[in-house]
Amino acid sequence: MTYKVLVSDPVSEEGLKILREAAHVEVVQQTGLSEEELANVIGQYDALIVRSQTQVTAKVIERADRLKVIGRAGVGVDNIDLPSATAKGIMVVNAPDGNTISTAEHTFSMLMALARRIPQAYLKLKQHIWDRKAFVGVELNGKTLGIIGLGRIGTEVAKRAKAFNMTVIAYDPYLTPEKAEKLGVHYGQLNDVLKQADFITVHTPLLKETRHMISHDQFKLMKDGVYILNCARGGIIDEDALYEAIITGKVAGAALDVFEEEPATHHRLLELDQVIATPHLGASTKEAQKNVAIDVCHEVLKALEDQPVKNAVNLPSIPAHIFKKVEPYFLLSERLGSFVAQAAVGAVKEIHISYAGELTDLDVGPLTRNVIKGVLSYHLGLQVNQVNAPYLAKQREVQINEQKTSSSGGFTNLIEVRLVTTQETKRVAGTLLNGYGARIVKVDQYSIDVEPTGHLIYVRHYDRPGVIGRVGTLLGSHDVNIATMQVGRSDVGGDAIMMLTVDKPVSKEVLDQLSDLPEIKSVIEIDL
Ligand SMILES: NC(=O)C1=CN([C@@H]2O[C@H](COP(=O)(O)OP(=O)(O)OC[C@H]3O[C@@H](n4cnc5c(N)ncnc54)[C@H](O)[C@@H]3O)[C@@H](O)[C@H]2O)C=CC1
Ligand SMILES: O=C(O)C(=O)COP(=O)(O)O
Repeated sequence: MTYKVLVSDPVSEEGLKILREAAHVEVVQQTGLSEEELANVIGQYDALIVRSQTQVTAKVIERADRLKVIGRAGVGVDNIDLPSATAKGIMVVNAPDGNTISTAEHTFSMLMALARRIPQAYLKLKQHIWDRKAFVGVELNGKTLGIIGLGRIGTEVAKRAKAFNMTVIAYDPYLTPEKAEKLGVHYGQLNDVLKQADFITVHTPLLKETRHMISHDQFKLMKDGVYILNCARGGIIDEDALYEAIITGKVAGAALDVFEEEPATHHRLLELDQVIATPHLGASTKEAQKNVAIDVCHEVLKALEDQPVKNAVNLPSIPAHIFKKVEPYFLLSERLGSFVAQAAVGAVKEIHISYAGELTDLDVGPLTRNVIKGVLSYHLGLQVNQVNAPYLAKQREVQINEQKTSSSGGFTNLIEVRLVTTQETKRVAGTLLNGYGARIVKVDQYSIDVEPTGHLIYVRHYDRPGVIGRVGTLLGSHDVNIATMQVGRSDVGGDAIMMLTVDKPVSKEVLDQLSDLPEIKSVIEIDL
């Protein structure tokens, strides 16, 4: 099978060659597509690689029927409709580490250019005007830099500011006073930063919570003559409020690398002499572009090959060494989910999954996702995968409960799935036998030993002499060959079950005839 990858923004060839060199990948580069054009072609592709220009909207995702992964060669994923991607089961991966230094250096270049009005002076000189009076700047030395969002980039900006003898005060919901002390920055709440800083720079992602987090009220709290920088995302700072704050003299100058709408060639902020700007160049260095392209192409390749990825944005990431330990249980966990969904009657309300034995030491999150996938796939089909299974369960108000227990029933590892429906509770448990593969070892209260694969017939009956023979004869008379048969009972003469593995699917007619046999309580066919 050949995977088709569409690269819809300029991405460094040094990364793309990883994909080109992979035997089973075809890379197509097509930049500048409109939403409509992208929506029209996306159905042919297994992966899409973008930077910040391509808008991967709900409309595009709706048509992305083959798409397995969207790779973002950079950090911000605000141009990708994540809820739509998750709902459709499309993994989104980014490359968060490769452009940190470039963006921090760009921010610092902007800070210095802003303080010394270098772009304005340069423009004048290009117009052959030697003006030394109009461009008196301010020093950074001894000033306070307020950083909002002390993540990768914010932290690198802080380091550079300290080297310039600036005082740094930062606000980040994940920053504690202890961590701040370690980094040599002052710890503050948002308002402390706004009130104390001479220069304020934002380095948060653009989220619902950060959109316009700097607006009219926040400008009011700032010192008169404050300088503002945004090399993160347009929209974190309310552009209308910034415009007003510059016009009224509250803000002495602003440096912007990003805008609410890009490209922003005719923005009114650009008319103001106090504003210096670059066209979203934070990550535009040879080094950063090489780094992010290599990182994202590796990740996309892994996602296409169902290997663990490090930087999935809509899936918890699992380190490769942990993945290796849980991967052998993937099939078992999914099949247990599928078994119980097929065996139970009624609408699914709750899925309880418990892990015992050596599984208690592992990150079982991926297994839980597989169980949910197994349950939901029975009703929802192929659209369910590891990415969207929890989302689809939540959307249907199915409650998920994962726990680890010490009762492994003597098995080295045990996964038990209990499905609660509107009509009943069904249990199944399975284990991975060293050297023998997966086994279902318990169905409800009955102990059995069945490989979770192929066509199973699950018969509930009364424990009476002759039942097994009658079932065998009936199936035989319809040319159905029984590969394996397991029986289990609670008490002699009481309730019992039969689990048959047959070589081919059994028709509804035959199943009905089986149900009509005396002593048979129910017959369910299960395909695994
Ligand atoms: N101009 C450019 O070319 C580039 C821009 N960026 C932008 O910079 C952003 C930050 O990048 P990184 O530092 O790599 O990300 P990061 O995830 O390492 O840091 C973001 C920080 O913002 C904090 N944060 C979240 N909500 C907050 C809030 N309400 N108030 C204060 N802090 C908040 C987070 O806790 C986190 O520590 C990216 O999301 C991206 O939008 C990134 C690279 C290049
Ligand atoms: O990585 C990010 O978040 C960036 O903003 C960089 O954007 P770009 O890849 O240069 O379009």
